[in-house]
Amino acid sequence: MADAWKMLEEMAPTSLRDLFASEPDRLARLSLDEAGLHFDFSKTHLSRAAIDAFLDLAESTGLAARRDAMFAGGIVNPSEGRAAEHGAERGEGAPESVARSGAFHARMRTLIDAIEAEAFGPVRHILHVGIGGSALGPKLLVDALGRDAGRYDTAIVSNVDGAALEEAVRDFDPHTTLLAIASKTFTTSETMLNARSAITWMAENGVDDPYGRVVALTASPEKAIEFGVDETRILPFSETVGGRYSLWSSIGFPAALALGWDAFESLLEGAAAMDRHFRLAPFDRNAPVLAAFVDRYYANIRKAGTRAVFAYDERLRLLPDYLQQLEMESNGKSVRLDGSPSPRATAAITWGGVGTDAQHAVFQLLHQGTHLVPVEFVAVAEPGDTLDPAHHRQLLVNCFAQGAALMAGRPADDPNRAYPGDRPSTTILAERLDPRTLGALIAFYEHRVFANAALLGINPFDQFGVELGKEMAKALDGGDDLAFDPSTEALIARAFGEDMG
Ligand SMILES: O=P(O)(O)OC[C@H]1O[C@H](O)[C@H](O)[C@@H](O)[C@@H]1O
Repeated sequence: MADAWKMLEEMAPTSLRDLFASEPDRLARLSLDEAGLHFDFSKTHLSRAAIDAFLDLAESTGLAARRDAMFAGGIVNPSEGRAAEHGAERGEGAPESVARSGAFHARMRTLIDAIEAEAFGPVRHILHVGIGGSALGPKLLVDALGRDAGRYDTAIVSNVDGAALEEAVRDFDPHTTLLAIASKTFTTSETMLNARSAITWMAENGVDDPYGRVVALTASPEKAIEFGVDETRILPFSETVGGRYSLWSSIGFPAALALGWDAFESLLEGAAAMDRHFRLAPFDRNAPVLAAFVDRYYANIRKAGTRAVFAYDERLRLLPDYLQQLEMESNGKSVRLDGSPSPRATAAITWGGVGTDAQHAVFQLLHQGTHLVPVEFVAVAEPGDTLDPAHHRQLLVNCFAQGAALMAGRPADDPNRAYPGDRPSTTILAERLDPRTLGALIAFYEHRVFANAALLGINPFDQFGVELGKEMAKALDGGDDLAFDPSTEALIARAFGEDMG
């Protein structure tokens, strides 16, 4: 293992231009098509020798065995003693887990059928409250695919700032609103407060039985019952599905409702196709694994602190937000599986935006700044609009031109006008943006995160780092007699006019 890293560290860096010149088969080897997605890793500094070293690293870190253990329902999250069974949600997992997920999906479908049959009277608005993994996934799905669905107005509210809920319900009729409370644990304070306020909003606006219009999406059904949700309107999912991996479960309820059940199933099928690719393709032709090699190369060998993702498609504008949680909450760790400190940088900071907008805002730094930022372009071949085809053409040519410009650079006598070039990018080009392809794309990212974690020997499935702040906020809110630091004490006094120390 140390040898593979040593080899990588000692390799003389070769420019992208020289790599293309010396490896004539480079484009063919480093691009592949899977599940409606075209991946191009050729504009990265992964030389043939670097890939060989990474393949050795994958071997010595047991990536294949860890992957197989995950799909078999083994305990791949040892700090919490849990399996990670998002694969089972799409039919790829231990048979008993797949059967359990299937039963949960059937229950979800029955409730959706009942809603569509107006068992709750006419439903026009879906108010989904949830945060983190209980919001980002469904929000991405509804925003990317739900534009023309026109079935329901869907609002996904996460922030505890009351302005978010107020804005969401401004144009909603409480009598035709269904409230979905999404929380794996059903204890998250922001979600519980938003849920209570949404119920109050219904009650104050003349809804006789607001609790009769509540659906719970959770892995803790007993807590939902305690909250007052009727058992028949609780859609459970398994404890072994992590929050940021949960859009495939009942957490995807607003998407299944907004897009229709067939679309939701296609989403699962697309993800399953990517699962099979990750399980079966040799690592040198395996998209999530090659992507993880790229990530590790820049984070560990070139010491890049960040990676940037630009969606060249308005429908995917929430993808960077979604990936921030997936990548940074999963792999933003400092210790390895055995508790020892990681000797290497773990997750890079994920950031990004939408093209072409970002070109006119942040790309200056990518082309001429002092930081090396590996860039990822995500685009869709088939247009998502019906306007003059010039729109989509401009969008795509800009995307491709940026990758080419980053790589080629351009010398100039005036240093202000010179582009160093040799800056890396990867491109993912979807044939079209439909539920199946989006499912495959999201599953690709999940497995890439997993492959990164395996190469680093870390656990991508826990997130203890988010707890301390929550505990302190709770203590502060409850007026606990805690002594905070002078700065915090002063902020509390200024905001609340009270001394909590
Ligand atoms: O679904 P919930 O239990 O309400 O959790 C919501 C979110 O909050 C936590 O703090 C975690 O950081 C996230 O991983 C999780 O998705």
